[in-house]
Amino acid sequence: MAESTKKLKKPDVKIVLLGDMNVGKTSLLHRYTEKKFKDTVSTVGGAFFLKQWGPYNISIWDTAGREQFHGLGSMYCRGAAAVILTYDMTSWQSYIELEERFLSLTDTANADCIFAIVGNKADLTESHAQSSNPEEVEGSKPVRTSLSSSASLQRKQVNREDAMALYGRILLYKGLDEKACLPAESMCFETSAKTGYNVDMLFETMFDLVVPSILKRRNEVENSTVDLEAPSTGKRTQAGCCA
Ligand SMILES: Nc1nc2c(ncn2[C@@H]2O[C@H](COP(=O)(O)OP(=O)(O)OP(=O)(O)O)[C@@H](O)[C@H]2O)c(=O)[nH]1
Ligand SMILES: [Mg+2]
Repeated sequence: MAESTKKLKKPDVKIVLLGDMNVGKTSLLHRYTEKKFKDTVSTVGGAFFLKQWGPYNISIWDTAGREQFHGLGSMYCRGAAAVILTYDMTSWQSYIELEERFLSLTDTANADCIFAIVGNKADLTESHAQSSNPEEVEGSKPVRTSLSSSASLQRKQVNREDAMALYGRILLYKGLDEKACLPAESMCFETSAKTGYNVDMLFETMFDLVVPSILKRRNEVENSTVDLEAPSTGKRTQAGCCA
């Protein structure tokens, strides 16, 4: 387990992974926290990992995509500073589901919640195999040998432009001004939990982006703290209230 998950600390902020079953949410988190691609079982309910990012503790919630757990989704999103909407690049349906089934779950997230849209399983697509440069996968480690063999490659069903269009519709749904928000180009990722392609970049971009949210909330708490030592200006009534 990653060093950050050893001690249980109070999270400063929450990031939630949402998306249909089988898109690879758990695998992405394993890849990031354990630097491995390992067998998964379909998630039941949800689970969280705590990541220390500089002086901050960030919880990353892995949720179940199975329909039977759908009701729990909005609970997991409550107070989230960021949501990672994940689809499988080889499944158009998993992309459709994000808007039809998962977007409304984010109504309980913070008003300034940041959205990322992630197309996973890039290793399975023909276009990735053709364009992939071993140097760009997982930093400097060449992992082309672990990319899928051409026999198992599939047609990419969802393009990055589709993800960017969805990002625009999410901002509309949230009533946000596109110009005041993070641009779609920087918030739509294509990843592979299998090879590690873009996985560190995804999570670490999100960590950096939620730091202002932590600082904002800390500031709000400090400003709303009542100084019990300060002299009261109101007159005290017998009932102990200020008149
Ligand atoms: N080729 C490939 N397979 C992947 C990748 N990510 C996940 N998988 C496989 O996809 C299947 C589902 O992965 P999970 O990570 O369990 O999916 P999930 O989104 O967590 O699913 P639920 O927990 O049911 O919501 C597993 O067989 C994984 O091995 C990837 O990047 N490439
Ligand atoms: Mg899972």
